[in-house]
Amino acid sequence: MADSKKNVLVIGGGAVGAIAALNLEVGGLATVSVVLRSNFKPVNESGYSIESCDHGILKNWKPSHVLPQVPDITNQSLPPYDYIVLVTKNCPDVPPSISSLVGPALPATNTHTTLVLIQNGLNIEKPFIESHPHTTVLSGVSLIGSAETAPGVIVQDDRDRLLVGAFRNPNIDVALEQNKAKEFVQLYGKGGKTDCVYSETVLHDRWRKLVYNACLNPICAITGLDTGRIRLADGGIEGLVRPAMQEIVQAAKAKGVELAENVVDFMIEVDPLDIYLSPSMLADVRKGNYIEFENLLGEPLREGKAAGVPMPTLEVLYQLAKAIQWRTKEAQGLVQIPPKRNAVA
Ligand SMILES: NC(=O)C1=CN([C@@H]2O[C@H](COP(=O)(O)OP(=O)(O)OC[C@H]3O[C@@H](n4cnc5c(N)ncnc54)[C@H](OP(=O)(O)O)[C@@H]3O)[C@@H](O)[C@H]2O)C=CC1
Ligand SMILES: CC(C)(CO)C(=O)C(=O)O
Repeated sequence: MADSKKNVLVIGGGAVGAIAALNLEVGGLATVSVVLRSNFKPVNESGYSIESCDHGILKNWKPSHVLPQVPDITNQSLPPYDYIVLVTKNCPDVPPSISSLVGPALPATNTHTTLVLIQNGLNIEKPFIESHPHTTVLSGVSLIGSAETAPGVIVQDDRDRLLVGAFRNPNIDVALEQNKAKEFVQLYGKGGKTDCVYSETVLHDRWRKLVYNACLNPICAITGLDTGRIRLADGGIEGLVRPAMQEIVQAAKAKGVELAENVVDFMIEVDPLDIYLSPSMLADVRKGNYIEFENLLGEPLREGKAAGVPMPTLEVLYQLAKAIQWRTKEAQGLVQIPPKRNAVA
């Protein structure tokens, strides 16, 4: 690795992005700029308040730079970043697209900057490989448990474990992609507070995490029950969670990804029951935020069905999640409906 620090732009400093920025800064190998939106003012003025099982309690912690928007490197004559780490929620059905969000800091012809997607879901690299065909795109599968309980207030109650590998881009040399992934693992893990490892099995990592995210996230979001309560609820596991998870395992298999035999039981029990964990999709519904249902649920469903796998449980969950998203779109003014007819004409 070169002597000088890497210049890293983190876009989205919420629950996971704040901890990612912290890990990169404490390692001392990166200078981090974080792009913030709703929490810009409190973090810019007083820094983050962080309660973390990995880092302890930090008051007024600030990354090197805090920005209110993605910098336009061409108009501002800035050098390209070494890494751009995207840690927003990823909702392709809600504008702006993530390619256009990153665009000002990542020209379409870029070859220098490596893009790292620390986001849940499947096929999230595809829009970038189209819009930025010569950019190396890395996958970050995060197993952290973290929440932003108020703007700039982060509570991380489950350890940060991050699997990093390269999404295969046929326009780029494999060794180069892999070296970038290994370099990022060094930057991220250097502080010793996180378990960040290089992985060559990106697709396997993503399908495995979907056994949880494609099933528990929407089931908890739809029912309003956390992962402890869904286990206690009558029929919650045998009637909903297990059939959904089995469909994901079959879809993965049809796509050539063989998951461990015990993966369903493992994922059902992965959160201790009595921590009553709210998966991010449930947390988003409670906050009135958009949900990542297309990448977490829609993509594996489409892939599985196209490969001939029957997925009746996932199909219903998908349609329910889509209706919830529509409800949020209406509340946010993204869709308009005809006015209600008067009872008396
Ligand atoms: N939370 C968790 O424990 C886990 C989450 N993940 C995944 O990590 C990813 C990030 O999740 P998480 O950190 O929880 O999400 P959060 O909602 O906590 O944070 C996302 C942040 O991105 C910001 N953001 C969104 N759009 C923009 C934009 N256009 N410009 C600037 N900032 C923007 C949001 O700002 P604003 O507040 O204004 O919307 C918010 O601060 C997701 O894909 C999630 O599925 C993976 C593992 C665990
Ligand atoms: C369950 C969890 C926290 C696992 O890391 C997650 O990925 C999510 O909430 O979306």
